[in-house]
Amino acid sequence: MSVAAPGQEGIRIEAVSHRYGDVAILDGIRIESRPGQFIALIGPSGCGKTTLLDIMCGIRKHQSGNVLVGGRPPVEGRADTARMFARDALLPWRTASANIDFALKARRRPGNHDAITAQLLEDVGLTGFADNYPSQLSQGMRQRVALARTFSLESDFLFLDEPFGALDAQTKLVLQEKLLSLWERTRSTVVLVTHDLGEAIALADRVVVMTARPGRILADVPIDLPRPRSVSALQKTRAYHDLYAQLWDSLEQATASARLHPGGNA
Ligand SMILES: Nc1ncnc2c1ncn2[C@@H]1O[C@H](COP(=O)(O)OP(=O)(O)OP(=O)(O)O)[C@@H](O)[C@H]1O
Repeated sequence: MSVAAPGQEGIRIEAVSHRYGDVAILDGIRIESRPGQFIALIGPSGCGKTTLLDIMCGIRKHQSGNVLVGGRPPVEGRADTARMFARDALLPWRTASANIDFALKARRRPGNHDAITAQLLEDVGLTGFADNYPSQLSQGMRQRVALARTFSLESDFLFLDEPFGALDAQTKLVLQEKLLSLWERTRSTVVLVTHDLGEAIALADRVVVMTARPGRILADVPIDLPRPRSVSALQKTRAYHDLYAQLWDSLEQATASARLHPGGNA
């Protein structure tokens, strides 16, 4: 189970740099998280957020520095990590429930898979759609299935790459609330890449702001808002708007860094 146990390790990224060919993408990235922490990663387009997430998942090998996830170097397909993308990436030939069941079997998760799947579909508001194929669901519904599948893995580490980026504002809000309530139960360590400052504030314990390429850490802003949170209620508070303004200023600085270093070669 992924509730952060005392002594369990989080994520440690030390002096990580990365280039694609001659182009510097990441430069001296340092992030340390305690287990169970929810981190949002924001920054201008192309600053290397996905590259950094790939490195944390072990999909891409960093070229310098050190990365430890749960005290171990990341390796693709590790049983204690899960990844979610902006597009649902469901298996189109499997129904909603069969997509979740596939993940449960792949991870050899013990327990009654039918019951676990039914509960997760209920958690994301899809009771009654278990037998629908992805092509019979809206984009928002497919992302709900993808969210249920991600949580079905009970992973200690979740890497979410703009999971709601392709959704309309209303659907996004609903899914953010679902994500929050699922995460409140598991308290996995989460790294969420997003362009949505409101999403970052509403969901995360801290927001790490990266500069334009080559991506460096520009700011690390704690989000000391009480939990459990309601995304829609938060948006009406002064604290939310103050944090939004603070992050917006940081992003403006991050973008200005692109004008100072056009082309991103370091
Ligand atoms: N496999 C690759 N080979 C060469 N260049 C790449 C590769 N993958 C990404 N890039 C480049 O590296 C830079 C960083 O890409 P990355 O996707 O990590 O940024 P990002 O911050 O996630 O961007 P966005 O916010 O637009 O999704 C971009 O300029 C991109 O074009």
